[in-house]
Amino acid sequence: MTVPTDDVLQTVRHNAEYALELRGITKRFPLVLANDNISMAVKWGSVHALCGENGAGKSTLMKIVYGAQPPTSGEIVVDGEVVNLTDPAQAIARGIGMVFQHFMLVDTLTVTENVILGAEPKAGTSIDYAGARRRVAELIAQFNFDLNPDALVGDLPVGLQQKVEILKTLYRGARILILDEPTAVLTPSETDELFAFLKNQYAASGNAVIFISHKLHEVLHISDTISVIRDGKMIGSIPAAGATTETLARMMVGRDVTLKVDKTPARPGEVALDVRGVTVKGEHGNAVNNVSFQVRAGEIVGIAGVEGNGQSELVEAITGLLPVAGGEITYLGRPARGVREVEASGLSHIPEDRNERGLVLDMTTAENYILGEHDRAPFAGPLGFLRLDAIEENARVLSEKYDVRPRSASLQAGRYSGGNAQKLIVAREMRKEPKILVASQPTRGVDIGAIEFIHARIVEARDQGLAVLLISADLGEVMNLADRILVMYEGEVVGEVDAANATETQLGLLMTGSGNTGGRSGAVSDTQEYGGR
Ligand SMILES: Nc1ncnc2c1ncn2[C@@H]1O[C@H](COP(=O)(O)OP(=O)(O)OP(=O)(O)O)[C@@H](O)[C@H]1O
Repeated sequence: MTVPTDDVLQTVRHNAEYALELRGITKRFPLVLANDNISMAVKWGSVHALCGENGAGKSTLMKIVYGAQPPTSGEIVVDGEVVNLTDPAQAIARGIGMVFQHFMLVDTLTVTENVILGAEPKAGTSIDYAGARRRVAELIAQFNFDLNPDALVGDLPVGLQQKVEILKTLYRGARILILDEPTAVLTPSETDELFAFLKNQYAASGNAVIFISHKLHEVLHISDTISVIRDGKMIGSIPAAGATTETLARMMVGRDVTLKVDKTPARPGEVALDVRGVTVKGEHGNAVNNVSFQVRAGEIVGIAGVEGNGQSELVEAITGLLPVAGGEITYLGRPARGVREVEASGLSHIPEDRNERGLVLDMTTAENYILGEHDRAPFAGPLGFLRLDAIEENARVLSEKYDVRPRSASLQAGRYSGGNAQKLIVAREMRKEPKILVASQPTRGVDIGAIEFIHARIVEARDQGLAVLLISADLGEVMNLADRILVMYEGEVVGEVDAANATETQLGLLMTGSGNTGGRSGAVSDTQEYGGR
């Protein structure tokens, strides 16, 4: 491949009105009809959102368009021409690019190296690195991306890593860009930047954007057209102008959805989780620096912050996965070390990375529901033999209660859609009836109906005395669900805000280290303790 020079921001003449037409796409998996005769059309120059409940079939449909999965039947038309996409290379050759939820970057390579990986330009027999770097720098300048072509990808925040993923597709000349839940990991300002690029630069130059999202306010804000899928079927495509979150939610779920968490003020009791002057070592220096706060029974304490500011390490220290380098953590008044001991003290954890920590992907649903509990009643008899009937019954009850679809005790966990996998984990952790719940991004990738459901379960448990530590990159979720909000920035707690009075702007400022809101909600020293009443 030579260094591509095609300018994707130059308005091109297309052959057809539609960038992409799907005609009767059907995809059958052994247990589900993931796509059932789906037809939709995406215009050149437009931003087209794809919405639907967890497991509705959105990712499957997009993987088919990207050539990553063959449809069982149906036709794909790109710019007026029927195409047969049997692998992503063919989709790329047709100008289709895709940015997945889980980035596919190599941390130890530079931005340029990542962008050209697999499409290295040649000068004779060697790689034309200088030419590639020039081209990457050009693209960066053209799109106003705040990226250095020589930076190591592992050193970049998530928002910039995503831009590298986008650059990869642009470098290959993508004119139809598909993004699967692109804002799930972004801060509000990163989201704004992404949308400005997608709408005002990329689509405005005649290209087409298709993006999957569960965040309906975003969908309404950025899209021209919104298509909704339910149970594998296309419910309809509507113009974003004139639509509301309520109408969309109803199309998705088939009923009205409460978008606001319904809860009474917390009635905090005894201190359940006590974090005192905790320091946790990271790769470069302290990831968590002298952090102190308390979570009481019957309250939800939210931690807001841009990802990568020590929240993950703090959670790992609290859950016993990482050692504490300084300070002390007590659980219901007692110290505990290591995951087993921490769990035994009554703590449940909904981990942020469901694929790595939350589930064993090649084990069945039923097995995943009893992870860590397979050796005790009711799942094991007195001699240690597994009680398969109890294990199956447990899976049946939990999948029913938490609406994990498809209902199957034997499905491998890796086969669930993202949101259903998340519901499975929440169901398992809540069943243990913990005293302390550490919930990291508990509704990431979860649809609006399921968010309502998970939030209601957490509030219900709070009202029965559960102490909840909620860590979420989704400010709306923190503001809606938490009773008190702590903000983390560069490993420290830089502020506490009463959730009832919090504003997005105030939290956003604190999250980027520039907040100074004064008084109780202001930036405070890291030695100050929170939670004492
Ligand atoms: N490789 C597979 N094998 C079996 N079933 C699968 C496979 N991939 C997806 N499915 C099933 O197909 C259905 C649609 O899944 P898909 O991932 O497309 O949903 P989605 O709309 O993207 O959901 P989410 O919003 O939760 O990500 C689900 O029931 C899922 O379990």
